[in-house]
Amino acid sequence: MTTQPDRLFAQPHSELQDFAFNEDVVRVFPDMIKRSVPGYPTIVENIGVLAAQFAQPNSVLYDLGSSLGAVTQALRRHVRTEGCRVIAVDNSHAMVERCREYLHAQDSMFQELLPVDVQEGDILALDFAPTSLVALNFTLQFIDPEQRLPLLTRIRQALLPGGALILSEKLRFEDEQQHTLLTDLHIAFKRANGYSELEIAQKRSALENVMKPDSLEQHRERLLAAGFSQVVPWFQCLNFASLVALP
Ligand SMILES: Nc1ncnc2c1ncn2[C@@H]1O[C@H](C[S@+](CC[C@H]([NH3+])C(=O)[O-])CC(=O)[O-])[C@@H](O)[C@H]1O
Ligand SMILES: O=C(O)C(=O)Cc1ccccc1
Repeated sequence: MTTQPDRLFAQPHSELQDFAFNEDVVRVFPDMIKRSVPGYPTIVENIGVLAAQFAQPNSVLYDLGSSLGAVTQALRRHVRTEGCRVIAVDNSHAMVERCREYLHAQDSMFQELLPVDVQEGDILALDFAPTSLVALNFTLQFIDPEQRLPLLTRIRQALLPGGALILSEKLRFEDEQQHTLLTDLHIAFKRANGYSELEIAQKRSALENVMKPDSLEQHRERLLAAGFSQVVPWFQCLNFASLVALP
């Protein structure tokens, strides 16, 4: 299980392909996400802490768009609730394969971890079991905008009383000046983490058709429309935020 530094966009590409969660990305993903998403390690660890407050006995905890299972690992470090199990779902074959290897490594290092099932599949086609915790950690922004409300509605319907959805996303800002300021500050964050102007520009174009961030107001309205009763931001660093939505 080797992880490499992210140099995917370091050389000039004459024709940039749309960003995809393929084997090349899997190889560099832990480095890429840490250097690209301000607050990522804090968010992941604290999803475990929050989850321990919402987990109900004998229920499922979902990690949707699990990538390499960072959130699943945090859930297994923090949740001790009787009879819980984790279902991690991702539609990238390369991610799922590597995620299973990481979780086997976690299994061999710790005892009494929650059981976990890593499923390769589309979260839009998921038949949800009764759940007390759903994590969408930077996944909704990659879902077709038309499908976001139907997905959140299905999640809301599967949530048990006392449970929660944790939703982390890159944000767009409705005020243009605020949007420009936080976008520029995010670019400064990437530069400070060793990315060149070329890497930043090429990744931005590769993501353009693939990742479509919403504003905080859009998230709040959509979550309420999906049947959630409360939406509480618990973390923001620059243009990246995480919300708890209660049924
Ligand atoms: N329809 C879909 N069905 C299943 N998976 C999907 C779908 N669309 C995208 N994905 C998957 O969602 C993940 C988004 S990354 C999540 C990080 C992780 N949560 C983390 O906490 O490390 C976010 C990022 O890289 O910015 C990828 O693995 C996709 O394959
Ligand atoms: O890199 C970016 O600009 C992002 O918005 C976050 C990101 C992180 C990892 C994969 C895809 C997008």
